[in-house]
Amino acid sequence: MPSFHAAPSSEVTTTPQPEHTDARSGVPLRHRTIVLLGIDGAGKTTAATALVAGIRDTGIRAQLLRNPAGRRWMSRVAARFGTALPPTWANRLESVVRCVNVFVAHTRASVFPGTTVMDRHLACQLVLRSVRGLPRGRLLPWIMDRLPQPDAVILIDVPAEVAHARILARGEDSETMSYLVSAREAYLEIAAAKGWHVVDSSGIPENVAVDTLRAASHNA
Ligand SMILES: Cc1cn([C@H]2C[C@H](O)[C@@H](COP(=O)(O)OP(=O)(O)O)O2)c(=O)[nH]c1=O
Repeated sequence: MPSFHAAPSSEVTTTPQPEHTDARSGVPLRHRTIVLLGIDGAGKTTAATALVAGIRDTGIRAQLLRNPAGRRWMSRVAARFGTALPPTWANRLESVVRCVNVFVAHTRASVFPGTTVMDRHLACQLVLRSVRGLPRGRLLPWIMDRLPQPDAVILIDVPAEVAHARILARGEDSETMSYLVSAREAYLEIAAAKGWHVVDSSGIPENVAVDTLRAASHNA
């Protein structure tokens, strides 16, 4: 199981962070690094963008890191080289690149004087690998156990058929319904086990924005 909390406490180095308070509501915004997870089409990007805007509205600096495990130049290079490698090696190269990217993202979060919202995380890879029946490998769990723990993890949750319709509506290819159903179940199971916040995003984006900000403001 992917875990933000699996590392023995002796291995986790956390620095006490100053507490922010929402200037309007007085709600304490304790979290410095907030991770949003969920299946494709759930509304992560919409929620993450709204969350960053909501935090900034309170006068706190906030940055958004989208897909911190991918989308860097290294991922593109790895993808290009990967085609010339046997599948196992291409897979390993991709895992290494993802891990390096996430370390860079966490470093950026740790030096940023405010709140960092991560739209997706390495944890997604572990969840989705298990859904695809792929081996977890050793590197990803090892890295996960050593990453600084995010202050809050929020699962943006929607029924698979809603996500499927949204993906098709934006003109993209979608994973199969059965895959989306399994991935959602896996996320919900892990969220329950880890005590992650779950935000229902089957309604309108405005509701999700409010619920995500509220979840981010709660004690972890
Ligand atoms: C959050 C949210 C998004 N949406 C819509 C906006 C987008 O067109 C679509 C997908 O959102 P998006 O944020 O792109 O999803 P993800 O990053 O998880 O793939 O869903 C809603 O209709 N209601 C909501 O509550």
